[in-house]
Amino acid sequence: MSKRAAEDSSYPSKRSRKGKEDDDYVDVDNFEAVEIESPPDTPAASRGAKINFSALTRKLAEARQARESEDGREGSSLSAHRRQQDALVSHIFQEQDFSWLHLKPDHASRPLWISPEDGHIILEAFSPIAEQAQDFLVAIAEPVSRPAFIHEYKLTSYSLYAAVSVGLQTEDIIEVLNRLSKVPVPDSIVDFIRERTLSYGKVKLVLKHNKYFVESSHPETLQILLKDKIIREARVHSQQTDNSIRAATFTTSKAPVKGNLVIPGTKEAEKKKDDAANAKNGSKTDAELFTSVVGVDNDEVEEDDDNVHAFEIDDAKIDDVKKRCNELEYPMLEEYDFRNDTINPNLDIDLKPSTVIRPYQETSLSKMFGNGRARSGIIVLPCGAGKTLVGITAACTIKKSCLVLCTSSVSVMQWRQQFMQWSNVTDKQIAVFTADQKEKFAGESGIVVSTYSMVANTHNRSHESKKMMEFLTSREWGFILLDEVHVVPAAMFRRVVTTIKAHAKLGLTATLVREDDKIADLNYMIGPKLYEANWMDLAAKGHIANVQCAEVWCPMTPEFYREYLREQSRKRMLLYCMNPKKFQACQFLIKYHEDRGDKIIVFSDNVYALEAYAKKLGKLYIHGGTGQTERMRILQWFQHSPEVNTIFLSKVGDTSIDLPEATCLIQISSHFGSRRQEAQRLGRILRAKRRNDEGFNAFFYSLVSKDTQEMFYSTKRQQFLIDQGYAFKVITHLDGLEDLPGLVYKSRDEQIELLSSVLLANESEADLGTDVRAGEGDLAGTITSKDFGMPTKMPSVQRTTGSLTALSGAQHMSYVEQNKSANKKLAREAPSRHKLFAKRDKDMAAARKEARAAAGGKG
Ligand SMILES: Nc1ncnc2c1ncn2[C@@H]1O[C@H](COP(=O)(O)OP(=O)(O)OP(=O)(O)O)[C@@H](O)[C@H]1O
Repeated sequence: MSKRAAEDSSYPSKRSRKGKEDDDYVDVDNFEAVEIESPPDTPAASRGAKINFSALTRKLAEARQARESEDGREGSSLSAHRRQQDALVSHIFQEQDFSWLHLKPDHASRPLWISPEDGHIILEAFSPIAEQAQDFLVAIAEPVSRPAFIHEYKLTSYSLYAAVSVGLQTEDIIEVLNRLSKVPVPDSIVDFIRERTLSYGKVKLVLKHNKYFVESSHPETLQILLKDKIIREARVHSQQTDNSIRAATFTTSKAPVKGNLVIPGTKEAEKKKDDAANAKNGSKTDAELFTSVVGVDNDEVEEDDDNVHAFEIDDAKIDDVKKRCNELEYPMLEEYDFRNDTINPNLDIDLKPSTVIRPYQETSLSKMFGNGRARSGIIVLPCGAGKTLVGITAACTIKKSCLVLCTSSVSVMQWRQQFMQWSNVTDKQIAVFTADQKEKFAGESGIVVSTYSMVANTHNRSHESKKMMEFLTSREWGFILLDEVHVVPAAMFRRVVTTIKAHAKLGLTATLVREDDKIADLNYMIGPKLYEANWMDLAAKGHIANVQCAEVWCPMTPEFYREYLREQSRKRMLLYCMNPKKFQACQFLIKYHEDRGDKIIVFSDNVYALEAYAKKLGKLYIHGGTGQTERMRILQWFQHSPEVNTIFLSKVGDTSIDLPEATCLIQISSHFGSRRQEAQRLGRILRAKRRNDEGFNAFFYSLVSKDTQEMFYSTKRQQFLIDQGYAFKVITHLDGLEDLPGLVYKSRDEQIELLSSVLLANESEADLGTDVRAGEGDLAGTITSKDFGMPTKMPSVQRTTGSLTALSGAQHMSYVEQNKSANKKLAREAPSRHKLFAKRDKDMAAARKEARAAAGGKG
């Protein structure tokens, strides 16, 4: 890690040590970046990454000394006592007793522990050197969970692949782990790291003159690969090569030369501009100031004159070859030496002078461009942290034709708009390809923004689409940007990466989790994860908002619960969504937060519930059936009118809606246990405009009906956010709810009336209702602004801000233990059925009897 990265990342360590005494605070700002000495035979390409190695060592030594002198003062009897204690507790852990690993004498000053069995690493996040250790661990291991004090990581083949691809060396990884670990790194782990990294980074996939080559500076590695049937069959032989010698012959050429690289929008780029201006004025430009970005310094910029050997492979088999290489433990790195690409025309784009990228955006990009070339891989940044700008900056660094693929046509338009906002790209250079618009850029090079489905779908293409596809597939792309990589179905992804020929690929996502467990596929289809930011760190630095998360438990009314226990699963969902107590909780929270001056988004996946809530509470709503004009009008009001402080959104608003005014989210219904959806929804308030106001908190409430399936799903949904360090408070009682003026569904009769309408509702309403995809559908069923007599002229905004105590949002909420057996008792009780249901029960019993008889007859 470079000096700049160390400076940029200094704050979280101060934050994580909040509450500690000042005297044991370590000033990481003074850390110097010292590169690990690379062994003489280290390939130049892999000398890019740096670790604060000597600084770490120095801090460890200091901490050790302090510890030793403290122990000395306490006397040797203490050590004897400690040993005795260890012996006493070890039996409790049985098979999990790792006391045989023997703690190092100065273990207290070392921040991590590695399990010899499964490669899990536990980090003390409160350690004075936790910040540096985190940087290192993120580079070599997968973060599993990062709450406030103890972090968990896991060493996997993929994480080690990623480590090697950003330039770390096998022995450096082992060495640094050993220095940070409380116990000597177990042999099993050392073997694992050696074994997995031995072959990594040796093979590259290169696109040259529209043909794919497997390239390596080790011809013997290519020979090993060619022993594999799948790879051998994918090889393309040149016509001239003699059959007898071609198996052993590869194309040999000079390896590309490294050079200086500056990412636009960084401080480095600013410096370069100043120097260029100075040079013009006669002052000499200092070549050293043309330093590249984090992790690449001048001393690394040297010529690599190794020869590389390559053989060509068939375009159609590229995916199989990549997969096979992964299985053979020779994963292929994809690197693009774009500055030496003279075949593909340059694209004259740059970031606007006013665009400055943030430190974490710069760090993530430095992992991509760390060795002067563009590495393919995935960058993981929290929702609302500015992935779009990261992608745009990468495109402005490569400066070749670029294809951007996103998940919806709304995102297409947003990407285009963001390109125009942040870079100097002209209208003619950027084109969109959607169902409605099929544009081509003017000139030899340009940018096309499209959706995955437009490129991957092969059925029913119109003539125009076919022509557009020819345009996309017949050329070589310098760069392909893949947005929201975690949501695209694997098969669709495969089609895209095989049909489009691109030199460098960058996948962007906030949640590298997939409910279908296909995440590993992304590794060979795009490349390794290059960088993953820590949500809590970005929140602490004010780049994303601080969020208070709460799960509000709403008891079911006896009538609703009785029906819930009787009904089949689909209707059950509707019953727990429409629980009158949930309506009341929602009304109470809306009122509470509106009074505080918050802008609130209420999410419901279920459109039936969405409409019912919004109409009952007198709020505007948007779902798939809401027309584009109406949507825009409602969103505008929400942003600018003090009359519209709450809107209801279906899942069409999960992504792609950028509403920095929103400061509070209430979720009333969600689609099963999707961790990704939960995180994306939270993302809507992470970009809150007011995030830097003193003491500002955004709020995320999830309303769940007590003792229903919803509680199980809710717990599952929260898991990703909990792993990012968010804590969900449980609120079982909203203080003052009963006294709320105009409280809805207060009387039993009103509740029963609501229940009857739910029971009469169509079965299919229980699913996601009639929600359709964004941009489609008609205006049916949408409350229009006219229904609310919205003013045509908006009065000026008048917001009230709560006190700091109020901002905590807790003074009206208290935790009350409920009698857990109450619901069971309720279910057992002979129901005193309301007369409204008596007839329905009778009908249903008769229908069941009929069905049974029919089934028996058939049998
Ligand atoms: N360097 C920057 N300077 C100023 N504003 C920025 C910067 N980077 C991002 N932003 C702003 O942050 C907001 C969020 O950015 P963006 O929409 O790209 O986030 P995202 O990571 O794609 O979020 P999501 O995953 O939720 O779509 C935008 O309003 C964007 O303009």
